Amino acid sequence: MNALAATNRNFRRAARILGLDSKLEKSLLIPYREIKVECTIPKDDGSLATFVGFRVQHDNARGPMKGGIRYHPEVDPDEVNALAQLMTWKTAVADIPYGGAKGGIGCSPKELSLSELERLTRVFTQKIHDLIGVHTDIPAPDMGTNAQTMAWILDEYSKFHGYSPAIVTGKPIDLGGSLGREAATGRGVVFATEALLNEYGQTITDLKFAIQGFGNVGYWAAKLIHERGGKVVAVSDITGAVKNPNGIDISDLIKHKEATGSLKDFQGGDSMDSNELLVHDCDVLIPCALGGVLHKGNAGDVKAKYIIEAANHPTDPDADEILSKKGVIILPDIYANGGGVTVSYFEWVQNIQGFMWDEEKVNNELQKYMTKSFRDIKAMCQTHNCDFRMGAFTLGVNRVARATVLRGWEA
Ligand SMILES: NC(=O)C1=CN([C@@H]2O[C@H](COP(=O)(O)OP(=O)(O)OC[C@H]3O[C@@H](n4cnc5c(N)ncnc54)[C@H](OP(=O)(O)O)[C@@H]3O)[C@@H](O)[C@H]2O)C=CC1
Ligand SMILES: O=C(O)CCC(=O)C(=O)O
Repeated sequence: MNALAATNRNFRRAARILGLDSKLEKSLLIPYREIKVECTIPKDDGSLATFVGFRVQHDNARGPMKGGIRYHPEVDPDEVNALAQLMTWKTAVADIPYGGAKGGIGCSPKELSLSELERLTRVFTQKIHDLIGVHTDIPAPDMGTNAQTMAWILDEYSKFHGYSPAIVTGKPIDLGGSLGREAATGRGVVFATEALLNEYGQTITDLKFAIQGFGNVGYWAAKLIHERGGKVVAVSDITGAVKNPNGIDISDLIKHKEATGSLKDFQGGDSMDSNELLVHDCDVLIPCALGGVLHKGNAGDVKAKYIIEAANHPTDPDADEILSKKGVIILPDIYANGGGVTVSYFEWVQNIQGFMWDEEKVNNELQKYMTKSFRDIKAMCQTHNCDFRMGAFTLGVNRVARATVLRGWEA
């Protein structure tokens, strides 16, 4: 089942639980606007290269649409659509005044030079600048993009609309980025994990963690878990995986990755096939890379008691069913990785107010939002007698449905 079919299925299950009117259900499901643009750039060697860029604006009932931009070879319209829809429910679960959007360009960022990436980002921005805006749709980083990408979008957008730092979040601090945004998704994952474990009378200390992905989200999740005394027994990136039953020294792993660009040949553990990480012996599994990595082919072999979905849609519906029968507790993406967009919201607020917060305030506010959302989800689980995924979906969908009805449909 592809990402869009899986996301639609979860939405429909939530709509049924909530007893939503079928016309409202249809209106919530269909995206507000889908943009597809051709982006041709001269490569460094003078040849031309053409890429396809997407921005799907899913819903704006609760506020401007918000979501990241992904650069990855597997970016396709259905996946961007699914990710945009997830953003709508995610911002509603976090209770921040946004709707949902997502964008992407089908490309291999590691095969492009810095100047090619800059040209591609600027061409993409030229094609979509009229359709995004500080109070319309605000992009941010996702897989394969970072603060530098946001700086190029800010600069290109500002050529058309005047200097507009609030047009993107996750930008460099020197351009109005927020302290704490870089770590925010990983930090939010840790706050979410603590809230969940607290329910079961456990703490991060001494539990065993396996983390798939060591980019923005995986790096920060691993670092913060290690700092809190959690035992990170396995980590992977695209080049492979490393394991150590006594716990990996994450500071050493970070130094190794920075020096070599990969996890390969790390001396503080043994190498392992990266697919094995998902079924490795651990208490808590945290996927922080691609979608659909847990499926019917491997879900039965998962050893973890808890899965924290730091990636977007890492668990397909077949795997969800298998894992639930095994008693594995899953904290869903639309809550677990909401720390990134929550601090993006703080960044946007700071830009609009022209006033910067210190990092302590950012992190404290983030913890308050993550803790409150967990309580709200738990209340929905109790009301509807459902798991955390449906608790989060019913919470998010209900908030968006209420806003939609309140705004009305008069032309
Ligand atoms: N950035 C953010 O603020 C947010 C991100 N997310 C989600 O989190 C996930 C990760 O995003 P982010 O950290 O930003 O992305 P990055 O591009 O920074 O990092 C992605 C990581 O995944 C690794 N990776 C890619 N393919 C595989 C694979 N097949 N097996 C193992 N590892 C792999 C990459 O390896 P390598 O290092 O070798 O390239 C890299 O370490 C995505 O699903 C994203 O949508 C969700 C909310 C917010
Ligand atoms: O920070 C943001 O605005 C969006 C982050 C994002 O793309 C996500 O949560 O998946």
